[in-house]
Order: sequence, then structure tokens, then C-alpha cells
Amino acid sequence: MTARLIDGKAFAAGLRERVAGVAASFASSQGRQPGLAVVLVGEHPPSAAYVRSKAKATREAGMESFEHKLLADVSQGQLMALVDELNADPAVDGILVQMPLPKHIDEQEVIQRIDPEKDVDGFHPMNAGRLSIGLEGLVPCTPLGCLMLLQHELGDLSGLDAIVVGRSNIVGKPMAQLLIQASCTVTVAHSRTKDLPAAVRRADIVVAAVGRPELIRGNWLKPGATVIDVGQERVEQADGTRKLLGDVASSEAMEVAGAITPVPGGVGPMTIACLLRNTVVAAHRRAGLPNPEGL
Ligand SMILES: NC(=O)C1=CN([C@@H]2O[C@H](COP(=O)(O)OP(=O)(O)OC[C@H]3O[C@@H](n4cnc5c(N)ncnc54)[C@H](OP(=O)(O)O)[C@@H]3O)[C@@H](O)[C@H]2O)C=CC1
Ligand SMILES: Nc1nc(=O)c2c([nH]1)NC[C@@H]1CN(c3ccc(C(=O)N[C@@H](CCC(=O)O)C(=O)O)cc3)C=[N+]21
Repeated sequence: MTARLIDGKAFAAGLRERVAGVAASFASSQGRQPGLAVVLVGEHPPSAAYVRSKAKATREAGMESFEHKLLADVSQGQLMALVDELNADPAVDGILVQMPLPKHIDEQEVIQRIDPEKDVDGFHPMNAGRLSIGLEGLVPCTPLGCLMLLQHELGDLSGLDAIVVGRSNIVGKPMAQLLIQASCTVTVAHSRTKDLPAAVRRADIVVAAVGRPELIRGNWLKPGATVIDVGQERVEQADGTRKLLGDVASSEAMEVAGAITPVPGGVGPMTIACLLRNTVVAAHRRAGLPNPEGL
């Protein structure tokens, strides 16, 4: 048996099209496009590449993109002042400060400075808290994209056993919250988990967000499980080329899983589409409009 591939790229393209439709009607009723500001500190090449693709996707969806590039030695105070300026700018509906930030910057302090209404990453404690108690808010893009793919693949998730491998604030924890909300029975595993293969084997749904290339082997999976691979690691191959690997040994997993997201072309494109979605949602809330439908 070979697992079905979950085409995140195609699903994301559809979502981006729906977002573009909503952005166009927002623009015609409000006289301005929804706006997303992205802040990049330093020269970290993969971050610079992400920021470029976010800006391009933003413009393609009919939204305004504001890019702010700061030098790696920018002070905490200067970065906070930029966040203040973006918070106060009526043309900016969403603010994303690209992580990771240089070591001399306190990330939490920056995240907490962002207006929660403009926090399209969903990283502010206000949005994290709202998610954990089931109130409406802005939900982190990567877990939201994973949930959309799971619901598309499986329909109702209630009663399913899910494991989230990884407990970061940006992926693992909010993913677990969304799965609890969807009435799964959720296990959260991390580096101190005693018997990870045994825990994974019990799960109907496996979300891998570890950052360890191909940690999760095919023979750890329950046959027929749905596997969402969040991992993105560039690994040097024997021939010197670099390959993007996920957290799941994909060729092995293909033999056991029911369905699996590829890397690339799975979760990554969903993250960007959900960022655009969160931006139009934030724009509607800020304008006092009802939540857009179909997103
Ligand atoms: N596709 C996308 O859009 C995105 C992809 N990513 C990718 O997802 C991956 C995870 O990212 P992120 O959550 O930020 O990573 P973090 O490094 O913040 O968190 C990794 C988590 O994995 C756990 N972990 C590490 N080693 C093991 C192990 N051997 N067994 C079990 N658990 C382990 C850690 O446990 P502990 O807490 O105990 O240290 C931690 O909770 C990365 O590859 C990243 O590049 C991230 C964001 C978006
Ligand atoms: N404030 C903040 N918000 C983020 O959402 C955020 C961040 N910081 N820092 C870095 C991580 C990582 N991340 C990705 C987004 C898209 C792809 C993506 O599109 N990946 C493509 C492959 C891209 C390639 O080939 O390199 C894919 O999987 O198909 C990956 C990773 C967002 N992050």
C-alpha cells in the first residue's frame, strides 16, 4: 500500500485565491488594500528568502506589502520603535517580525509589543491565551495550515488519537490546542519523551514538528495513519547538493501511512497562505466588518 500525498501546495493555491477575492472586496468597500508589514533583522539567507516569498504572495493576493530590513546590530529600542510605528499605522493590518532574531534581541519583548489585533503570527500571549480558552483570535499560521489539511483529508477529527511531536510556542503547543479543540485525544511529545516510537504507534494523526531530519521512521507509524510533516531542514547530500528534508523518513512512511504531506510542497505553502488569510481577517476586524466567510 502506498500513502496518498496531501497536496499542500494545491490546497494553499486555492486558499490564496479565496483570500484574494476577499481582499478585493475589502479594497472596494474600504478604499484601501489590506496591508502586511514584514520585518527582517540581519542577513540570515533563509529568512531573507522567506521574506521575499511572503512579500510576493502578499502582492499577488491584492494586498499591500511593507518590507522593513534592519541591520543585524539594530538595538532593542530601535526595533521596538519600529513596532510602535507599525502598530500606529492605519495602513498596516498585520505585522510579522521574522524569527529567529539576533541573540542580543529579546524576542518575547518584541512579540509582546505587537498590537494583538495585528499579530498575524498569533505569537502574542493574548492570542496564545485566547486559543487556549477557545476564544476567537489570531491563530499561528503553521498549525492552522496543518489543521486545514487534516480536516480536508479526514473530515471530522473527533475521537481520533493525535500525537504532536515538538512543543514549541510557534508550532507544537498551538497545534495541540487546535487538535484538542477539534476533539482529538492529544499527546504532546518532546525531547524527554521516554518511548517516542511507542507513543507514535498509537496515533491516528501524527504531526511532526521537531527539526530533526527523518527522526520519525516508517515502522513507528500505525498503518493508515495521517502524517503531517512540518520539518524543514536543509541537509547536505553525499554529492554536495543540499536537500530539504522533513522530520519523517518519507519513503518508509509512504509504505505504512494512509496519507502524508510531502516536503517541500506540504505544510510550507500552507503557512504562507494562512499568513495572508490572517491578514485579511485582521483587516476585517480592525475595520469593524464581520469575519470573511470561506477562509
Ligand atoms: N513548514 C513551516 O511552515 C514551518 C516549519 N518549521 C520547521 O519545523 C521544525 C520545528 O520547528 P520549531 O517548532 O520552531 O522548533 P523548535 O526547535 O523550537 O522545537 C523543536 C521541538 O522538538 C523537540 N525535540 C527535539 N529533539 C527531539 C527528539 N529527539 N525527540 C522528540 N522531540 C524532540 C524539542 O523538545 P524540547 O522542548 O524538549 O527541547 C522541541 O519541543 C523545524 O524543522 C522548522 O524548520 C517551523 C515553522 C514553520
Ligand atoms: N515570525 C515568523 N513567522 C513564521 O511563520 C516563520 C518565522 N518567523 N521564521 C521561520 C519560520 C519558517 N517558516 C516557513 C514558511 C514557509 C515555508 C515554505 O514555504 N517552504 C517550502 C519550501 C521552501 C524551500 O524550498 O526552501 C515548502 O515546504 O514547500 C517554510 C517555512 C515560517 N516561519
